[in-house]
Amino acid sequence: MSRFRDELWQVVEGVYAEILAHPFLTGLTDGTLPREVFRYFVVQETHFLPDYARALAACGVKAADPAAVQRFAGDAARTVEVEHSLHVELLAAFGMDEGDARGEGAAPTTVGYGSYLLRACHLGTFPEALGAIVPCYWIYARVGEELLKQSSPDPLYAWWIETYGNEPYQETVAGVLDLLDEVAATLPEADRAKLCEHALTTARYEWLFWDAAWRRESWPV
Ligand SMILES: Cc1ncc(C[n+]2csc(CCO)c2C)c(N)n1
Repeated sequence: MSRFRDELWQVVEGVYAEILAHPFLTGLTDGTLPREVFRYFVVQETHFLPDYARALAACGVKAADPAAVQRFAGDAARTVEVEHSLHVELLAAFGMDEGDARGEGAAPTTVGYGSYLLRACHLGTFPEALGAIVPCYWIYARVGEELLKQSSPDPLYAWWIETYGNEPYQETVAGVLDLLDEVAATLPEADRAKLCEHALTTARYEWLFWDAAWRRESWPV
């Protein structure tokens, strides 16, 4: 039997291929990515992650199944605990703390991605919220898995790759995809299409997030 996740992957796989080919990602694995570009990325992550945690919590509020409420509320908490401590450590590698990162401010893409997630999760239905949050998990798991095959000659980049390619993280994502298949099986076609639309938009934002770091995007005015 075909699974909904396979249908959804077909929607986002073109974007995923562009992500893997992006010079930010190829620079991570061959070690040529300028440290300043990675530093910018880490600063933007510290702005993005609180919004992602809020979006997960809002998605959990809309879930009908208590196990799904638990999953998203738990992942919201873990995003703050685990991802946050990862980024505090990475900032320290650049001699920075959270105050320094806040001082740099959020770039246009960071504001756009976070705002889109919050809009989908607050104004949308549960399937729309689910569509919006899934690429963040899924694309990072696939990228982590792919990058782990090569790792990086730069120890800082190798450490970052290990975080997303590791087994516990892959298991978290597998759980979300099982839930996605279960939910999609109950939905009419129109709702599945909306879910896919949101996922395509946030997959594009995932590409943009790396590209913005590569360009060291800033507000033009
Ligand atoms: C731009 C951007 N997109 C995705 C992730 C990955 N990520 C962040 S929180 C979370 C869920 C629970 O840990 C996942 C998968 C990231 N770090 N930054």
